[in-house]
Amino acid sequence: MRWSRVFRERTDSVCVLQRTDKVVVFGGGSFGTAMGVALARQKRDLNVTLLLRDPYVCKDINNTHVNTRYLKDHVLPENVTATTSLAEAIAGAQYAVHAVPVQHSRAFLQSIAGILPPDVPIISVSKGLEVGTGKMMSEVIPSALGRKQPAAFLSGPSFAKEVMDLRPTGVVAASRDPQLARDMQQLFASPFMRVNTTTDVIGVEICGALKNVLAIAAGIVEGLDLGHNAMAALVAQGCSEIRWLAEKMGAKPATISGLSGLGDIMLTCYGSLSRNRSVGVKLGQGLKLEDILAASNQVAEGVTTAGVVVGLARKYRVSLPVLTAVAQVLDGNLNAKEAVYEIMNLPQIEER
Ligand SMILES: NC(=O)C1=CN([C@@H]2O[C@H](COP(=O)(O)OP(=O)(O)OC[C@H]3O[C@@H](n4cnc5c(N)ncnc54)[C@H](O)[C@@H]3O)[C@@H](O)[C@H]2O)C=CC1
Ligand SMILES: O=C(CO)COP(=O)(O)O
Repeated sequence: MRWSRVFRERTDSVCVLQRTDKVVVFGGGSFGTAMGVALARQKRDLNVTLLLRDPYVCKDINNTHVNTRYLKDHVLPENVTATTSLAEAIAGAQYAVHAVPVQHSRAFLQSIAGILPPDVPIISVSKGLEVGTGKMMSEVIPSALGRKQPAAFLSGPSFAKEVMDLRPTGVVAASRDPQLARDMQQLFASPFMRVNTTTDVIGVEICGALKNVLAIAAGIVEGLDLGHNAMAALVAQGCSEIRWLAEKMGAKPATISGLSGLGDIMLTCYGSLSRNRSVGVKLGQGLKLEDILAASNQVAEGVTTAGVVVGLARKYRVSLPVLTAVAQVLDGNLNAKEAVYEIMNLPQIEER
């Protein structure tokens, strides 16, 4: 019986890729570009169209196959093209990869609601919680489009640069529709990318959003040069806080200890490629947040998500000293050293 399952999966795999002629990618930043390239490498005649806002970058990609603003050291496969036209980008696409930063997603999705067919699955790779509403992308998408839309959420330890460099990567595809999760597994899985599946959308989204906030805390510890003991203790505490909140919100333990949870926490807290961690390092070194953000053209989603976490802690009545301290530092209510002092002098507790 086993060979029939393997045969069926292999047939399905060919079927999904075989039947996919075009994928549109919303957002031509580093990860939109990387995931578009990952798809383009799967099939030479797969049309991967990046929807950008910048006509100059668009021209560079179409003429020289280089995204001159993000990942400019990489030549993109010839079946990756770019456009600034919503209609041209979406026409004929069977899947839409959504790689627009969370805080800009609602306005973007509202702008395409009338053009994107309601049966085209959106594969969101954006990690964060919407300021003002506290919504996850799985809630923002239907709210912004004004309708239900098939959706999957791809998350896990996946630095864009390393995906572009074909370094082995593991992610998880989450969808309330198990078949769609399997389809995403087959669309993206390759000798360079393993794709797990789950129906735990809440767990994958919450872990992906909160790990960015924890990464800022890890960067602060690094920037203050507090040492390995402090880093390990902080990340362990942050893992507990993410577990406490995620479980209250309905996440499965397997998700929290899986690729989108522990996997991405380790990558982003310890990996120097992390933008969120880098923001924390500079905060720890005493730089002002506005100067840090002004010096980068890349998003650090944890900066906006941190404030949302404070509201979630209150709503779910869960104490999150590390994650909420990040919001205090970002708001300028505490400096990095004061935040560490506050945390170190909290009452001693029993581990849970
Ligand atoms: N870069 C990475 O290694 C990874 C990023 N992600 C997630 O992917 C999502 C996209 O981030 P990146 O590709 O890293 O972006 P990026 O940081 O490389 O670039 C920022 C992107 O946001 C776009 N943008 C800025 N303001 C905008 C607006 N008002 N409206 C529409 N678009 C706007 C820019 O055009 C650009 O495409 C984020 O949620 C991020 O957390 C997930 C995994 C890995
Ligand atoms: O989510 C990511 C890797 O999985 C990227 O992390 P940063 O946004 O901190 O760079």
